[in-house]
Amino acid sequence: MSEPVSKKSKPTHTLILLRHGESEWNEKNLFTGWVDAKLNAKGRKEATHAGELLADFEPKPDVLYTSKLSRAIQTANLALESADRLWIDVKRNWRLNERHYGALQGKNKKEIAEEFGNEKFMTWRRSFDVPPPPIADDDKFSQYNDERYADLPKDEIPKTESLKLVIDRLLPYWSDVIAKDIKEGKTVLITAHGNSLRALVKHLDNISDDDIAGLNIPTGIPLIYELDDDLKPVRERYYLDPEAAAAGAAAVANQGK
Ligand SMILES: O=C(O)[C@@H](CO)OP(=O)(O)O
Repeated sequence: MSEPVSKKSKPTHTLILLRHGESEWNEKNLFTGWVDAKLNAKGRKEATHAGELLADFEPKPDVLYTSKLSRAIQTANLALESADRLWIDVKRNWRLNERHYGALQGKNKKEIAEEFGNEKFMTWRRSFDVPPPPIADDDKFSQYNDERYADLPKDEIPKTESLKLVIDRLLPYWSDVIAKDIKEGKTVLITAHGNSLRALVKHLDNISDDDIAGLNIPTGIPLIYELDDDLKPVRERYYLDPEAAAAGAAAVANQGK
């Protein structure tokens, strides 16, 4: 006799999210967005440690997705090196990039909070749908002429983004490309950014527009999802080093102070 459907255990898929390690601009407390800041020494160490955590974890990643930004790519390379998985297939896409921070790119977070007040600062930083002022095409921190986006129509290169706009550009790539790999049974590792990962977590866990403001993702600690065939979580997401993750998330939350 076959088991009743309700008792059938649903097949699970593992998804691993990893925010890049600390960058030179995180260290200087600058709004970074699409600016290509590199990892600093601490960030490289965090990335290597993330790989050590992955080496002790099952299942191992079969395929890597990264943004087009160096700090995510460096993090993935260092983590996969220490997990001895450098050989897995890689796909890179701008849709996994950090949120474009508009005219705030290159500005110090504490100074912006002091100049505009904490409320405006937090609206720009964590509200769901208010983008910061747009960046000018000739600003030295604009990506308008960055060759890595040469295959993107000029009018699709963001000049600023809210979290909502990040979700709008990320979800098609999630559903059309990444989800396919997961459904085929691959364990996917995504190395990306604070806000592109917040966008994905919001979607996966169906977090409200208000509540997502309180969610901060720490640098360099693998975040694990177990998903059913419909890519719905079958248990709560968890970090491979929960204590370090809590401390890291609190540090991100305090960046304007
Ligand atoms: O500056 C940025 O691009 C992001 C991530 O570092 O910052 P925030 O956490 O303030 O959104």
